[in-house]
Amino acid sequence: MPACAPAELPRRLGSRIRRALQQTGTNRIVQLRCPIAPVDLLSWLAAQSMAFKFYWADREGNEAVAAVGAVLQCEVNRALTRESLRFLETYLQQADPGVRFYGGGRFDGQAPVAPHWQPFGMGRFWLPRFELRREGSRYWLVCNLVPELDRTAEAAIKEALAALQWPEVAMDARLPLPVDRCDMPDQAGWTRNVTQALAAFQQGHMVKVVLARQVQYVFNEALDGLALLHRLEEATPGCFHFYYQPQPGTAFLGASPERLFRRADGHVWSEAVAGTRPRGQTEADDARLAAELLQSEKDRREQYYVQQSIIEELRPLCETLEADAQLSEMTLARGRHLYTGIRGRLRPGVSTGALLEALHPTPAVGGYPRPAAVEAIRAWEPFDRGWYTGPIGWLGVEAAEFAVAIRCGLAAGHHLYLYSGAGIVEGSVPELEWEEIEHKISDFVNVLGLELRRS
Ligand SMILES: C=C(O[C@H]1C=CC=C(C(=O)O)[C@@H]1O)C(=O)O
Ligand SMILES: [Mg+2]
Repeated sequence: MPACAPAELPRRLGSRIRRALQQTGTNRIVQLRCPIAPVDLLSWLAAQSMAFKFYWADREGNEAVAAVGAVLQCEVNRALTRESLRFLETYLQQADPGVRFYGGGRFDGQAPVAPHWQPFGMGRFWLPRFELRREGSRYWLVCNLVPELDRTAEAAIKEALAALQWPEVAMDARLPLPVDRCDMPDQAGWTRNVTQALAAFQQGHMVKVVLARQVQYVFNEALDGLALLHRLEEATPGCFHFYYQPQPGTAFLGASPERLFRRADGHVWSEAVAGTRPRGQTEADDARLAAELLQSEKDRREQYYVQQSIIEELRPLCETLEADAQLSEMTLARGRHLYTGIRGRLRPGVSTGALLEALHPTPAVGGYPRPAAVEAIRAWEPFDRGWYTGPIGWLGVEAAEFAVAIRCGLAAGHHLYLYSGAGIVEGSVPELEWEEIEHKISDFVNVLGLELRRS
């Protein structure tokens, strides 16, 4: 099918929408697709007027999606579990092959919710009305319909299609400079938290806990989350990029290097990512930092617990399971981590909800053992993590992919809340862990035009 010009879309899709809405079947989801010429997804998303917006770009650069409008919004009341996602999977059983629900959830479904996290809910998945998808170098406009619900909305759907904007110039990605910064906890509070963690290790309650910080920036004007993501995306190749706007003026966005899991063709791929060093300024410096990370006992321990836990959690769900024999490193534009790839062949009938329930939170963001670590995070962290360190991604008819929502922030009006954490194990030094987090938020800090703050 030749690419369709934007002005042609209402005519090209109009009669197909009419026919699709005549289909019967409870919970049936129909997906219509039309090939289009290449479009800048973020500029397109910025130009749309719908309240709900979602963006996802995978780490390998294979695919990206910008989505607007909600046909179905599925609320998860507590954690993302096999049980809570069952109804989504029921929908997917009767859906066209390309149909996907996009969404994610909070790190902790039981912790109190801060006011700025209220619009996000515990966990949510959407079937968007329109998606602009890039698959490799091909672009599609996708329209999702649930005939059972949409039958009387034909005129409104066609109107919404005709009202989609097709900007000819790239979005304005200028960002204001922040005027204030507030750290939660401050450095004294942070040292207290790390010291408590070290004492808990001595007492044998746990061996690892990932403690986080919130850095709040204040602006004199409203911050445009999409402009921020646009700049962040340029600065952070090789990451998952995501953006979720539940309502205008509020958005959760980030550039995460870490995959929680991907499933396809009866297989699952996960990975243990932990232990951190920066990139070097020169080639020699970079090689020294790589060697230092690979040989660091403390960082290897941080990473080992993640690997162990993922293997323990996946084993009952898999027929075969294997991990890389060699520890390697994942290099990013400005940082590096220890990395082990893990893959398995799933047992028949293992749902995506079961994988989420088993894997979240890994000790890359929670700790080991999981219950003690989550308890400690609840008790010690003086702020709400919200969707930071939760799973974010999509689930489809036969496949799913979720990133761990790290290296991220919440843009809400004149405020930007940045979040980052560090794996605390025996041997952790509070000042060094503080610095590690400063470095982890520096991609954001740099695109805001600020220098990395030295403590
Ligand atoms: C929890 C975060 O990073 C995790 C992922 C990689 C390395 C980590 C570390 O070295 O501490 C963290 O476990 C974060 O960026 O907020
Ligand atoms: Mg670390």
